Amino acid sequence: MIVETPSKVILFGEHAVVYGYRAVSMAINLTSTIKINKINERKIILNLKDLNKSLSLNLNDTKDLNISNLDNNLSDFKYCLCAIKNTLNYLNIEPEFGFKMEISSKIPVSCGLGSSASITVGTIRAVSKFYNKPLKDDEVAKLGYLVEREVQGKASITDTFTITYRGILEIKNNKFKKIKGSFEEFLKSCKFLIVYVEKRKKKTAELVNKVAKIKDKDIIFKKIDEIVEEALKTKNKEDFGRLMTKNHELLKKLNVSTPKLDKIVNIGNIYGYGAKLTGAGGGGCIIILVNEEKENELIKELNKENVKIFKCEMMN
Ligand SMILES: Nc1ncnc2c1ncn2[C@@H]1O[C@H](COP(=O)(O)OP(=O)(O)O)[C@@H](O)[C@H]1O
Ligand SMILES: C[C@@](O)(CCOP(=O)(O)O)CC(=O)O
Ligand SMILES: [Mg+2]
Repeated sequence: MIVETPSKVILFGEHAVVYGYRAVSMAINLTSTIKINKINERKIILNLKDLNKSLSLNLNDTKDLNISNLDNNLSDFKYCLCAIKNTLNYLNIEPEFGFKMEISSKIPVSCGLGSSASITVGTIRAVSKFYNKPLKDDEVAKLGYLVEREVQGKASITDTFTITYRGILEIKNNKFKKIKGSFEEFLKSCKFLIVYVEKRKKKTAELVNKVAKIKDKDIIFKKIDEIVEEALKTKNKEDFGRLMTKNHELLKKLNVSTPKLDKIVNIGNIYGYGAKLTGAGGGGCIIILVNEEKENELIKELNKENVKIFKCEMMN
């Protein structure tokens, strides 16, 4: 069986959303793929193809794994192991046989596009279907969120819920609303470029914990929340882009941007309607709202910077 799962971009509100403030996020068609097959042993074999890592463990040990105590060299397995553990426990499965799971992905790892949430949601769907107990979206999303929270210590529902329900979501107080109607139509008319700028030195968990230590963070979060409120009422690209850039300026104040991210965001401002980092920051990806009249110049400028451009669409 094969399970394909999207990734996401946060259009507004990352970090602030962890503390209950608003965010807007969108599922995109850069996907991860999980292949799961039966093996006739009471074992789980995990193969992370992109990371060139594999692991074999007894089924019996999986259900009470302590994720925070995992060996350092197993850290890349944290999300999928935690997802397997929580799914088996939630479904109360006492499996007679195990499986081999192969994970591969088009999503750049640890770049702000929710690769962890995509792997988590994909694993939950794959394992529950494999044992013939497929879960509803509400269950997948909730289990996924609990995995991200367990692995990271702190998390919002943004990534896992967006990736489970797809489309465009507004998140507030860790609750979500699917965005439909005129704002969805407006966003569908927008062309976004995702630009992979540089490798991230820190994982999401570390960046979220770094922001947690900022004393005046709530003042910044409130300003971000006002931007999200304004963005949700916007129906023209100039204003939407300007608000994206304003959000980026506030993310800079949270110390989650880098000089290279700022440089590429600046190019996005000059040749597009606006730009910002997306996800936890500290490197990774930015998102640019394209001004079609200047798109060729934008691409030309970006190509001088040794970055990778992804053309993605919303995934419903
Ligand atoms: N292709 C992949 N194969 C296996 N695990 C992956 C893959 N992509 C992401 N992961 C998991 O997600 C982690 C990165 O998550 P995170 O730091 O939250 O970044 P992101 O912004 O991409 O979600 C990796 O350390 C690994 O555990
Ligand atoms: C920083 C945060 O708002 C988004 C993190 O996204 P990503 O893992 O960088 O794709 C954390 C969260 O919402 O759980
Ligand atoms: Mg993540």
